[in-house]
Amino acid sequence: MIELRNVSVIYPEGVPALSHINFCVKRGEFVFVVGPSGAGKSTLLKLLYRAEVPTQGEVTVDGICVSRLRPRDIPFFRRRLGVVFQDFGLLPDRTVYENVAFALRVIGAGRSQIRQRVPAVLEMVGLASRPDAFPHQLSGGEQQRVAIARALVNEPHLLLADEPTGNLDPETSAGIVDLLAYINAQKGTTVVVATHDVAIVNRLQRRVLEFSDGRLVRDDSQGAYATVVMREDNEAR
Ligand SMILES: Nc1ncnc2c1ncn2[C@@H]1O[C@H](COP(=O)(O)OP(=O)(O)OP(=O)(O)O)[C@@H](O)[C@H]1O
Repeated sequence: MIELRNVSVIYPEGVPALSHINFCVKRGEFVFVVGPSGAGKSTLLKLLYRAEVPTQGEVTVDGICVSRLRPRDIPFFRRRLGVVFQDFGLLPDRTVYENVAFALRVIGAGRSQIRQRVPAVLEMVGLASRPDAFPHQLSGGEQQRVAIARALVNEPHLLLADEPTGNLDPETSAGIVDLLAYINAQKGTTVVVATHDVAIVNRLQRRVLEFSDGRLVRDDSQGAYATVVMREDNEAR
């Protein structure tokens, strides 16, 4: 589903945001991308949804060589993806239903498709009873569920989430990450989550890619947020 081969990103100011990154993600995997602020997590996700291009190396997503996509093909490529951000990004003057339907309208979906898919995806994220609410009438966790519904309504092969729990309390964050795990299990959607949130990473014990100063320093198939620290803690006891 995802392959990075010798990928580096150097922004115009000259600091390498990513250096010589190699990894593959199989279809249906759930992967956390972790590391301190400035480690390169967001840059990595931007490469995957083609908001950045590598300075060097190749990025392949869902069989498409993203690094060589022509600008006019980018919107079609992005239809294969769902992307969720920390700040939800909902349209404030549209209802829950309209926010989700909007994602289908922009790709030219017909009325019957919208009427069928929007309620189904709202049901999946646990918001079937709130289609007429506006974003300001919802909690942060509910708003993030709407954003996830909007990302999923096109039935993407890959769901990318950049700090999806960054604005949420621990209990709500646990609900959001459980929802992402449920989507991964039920739909087989490949999920990549960039996060600082130790609790959500430790909760799921999935594959962890850890970045530090733009380098991939750990690839753990069933990892915790920080293996080294946990081992040191255990040894200290
Ligand atoms: N548009 C940009 N122009 C120049 N430098 C940038 C740009 N975006 C990011 N950087 C730099 O690239 C490095 C990696 O940034 P990135 O945002 O990918 O890290 P991150 O791990 O997502 O951090 P955070 O967790 O704080 O969001 C940092 O040194 C950052 O300052």
